Amino acid sequence: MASSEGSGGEESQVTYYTLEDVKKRNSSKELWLVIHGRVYDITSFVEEHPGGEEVLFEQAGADATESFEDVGHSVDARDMLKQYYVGDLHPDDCQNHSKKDAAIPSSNSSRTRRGKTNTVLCLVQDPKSSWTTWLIPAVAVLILGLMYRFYSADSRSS
Ligand code: HEM
Repeated sequence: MASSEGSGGEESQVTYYTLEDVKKRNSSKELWLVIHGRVYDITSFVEEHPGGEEVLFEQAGADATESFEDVGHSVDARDMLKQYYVGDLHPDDCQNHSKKDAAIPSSNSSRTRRGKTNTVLCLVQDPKSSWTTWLIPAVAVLILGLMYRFYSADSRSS
C-alpha cells in the first residue's frame, strides 16, 4: 500500500509507492512505471506514445529509467512526465536511501524485504537543495565581477 510522508512540516505531501505497488498496476486497464524514482500513471498516455504502446507495456509496473534514457527522450517528453506523476518511489526501494528518509514511515511490503536486490536508483531531488542551482551561477558572476574590477584597475594604473 502507498504511504504518505509523516507528520506535517513545511514540505508538501508526497505519496510514496513501493515497487510492489507499482508492479500491481500492470494491465491493459492500468499502466504505472517508475522513472528516476518517481512513479507515473501513464494509462491515458499509452495510446498516444509516439514510440508505440508495445515498449510501454514491456516496462509496465517496473523501473523504466534505463529504457527511457536509452531512447534519449526530448525535453518535451520529459516535461510531459509531470502530468502523469502520482508520487515517489518509497525510499526503502531506492538504492540511494539516505538517513533523512528514515523519518518516512516504512511500508509493510518493503519492510519485510531486507537485503533485497530489486531496488532502484532514485534521483529525486530534495527541494531544499535547489538553492545550489542559483548559488553556483551567483558565485561565478561575483568572481567574474571581481576579476573585471581587478584587471581594469590594473590596466588604468599602468
Ligand atoms: C512514460 C513516460 C514517457 C513519455 C512521456 C514518453 C514520451 C515520448 C515522446 C514525446 C516521444 C517523441 C520523441 C521525443 O520527444 O523524445 C517518444 C518517443 C519514443 N519513446 Fe517514449 N515516452 C515515455 C516512456 C518511454 C519508455 C519507457 C520507452 C521504452 C523503451 C520509450 C520509448 C520510446 C521510443 C522507442 C520512441 C521513439 C523514438 C524515435 O522514434 O526516435 N518511451 N516518447
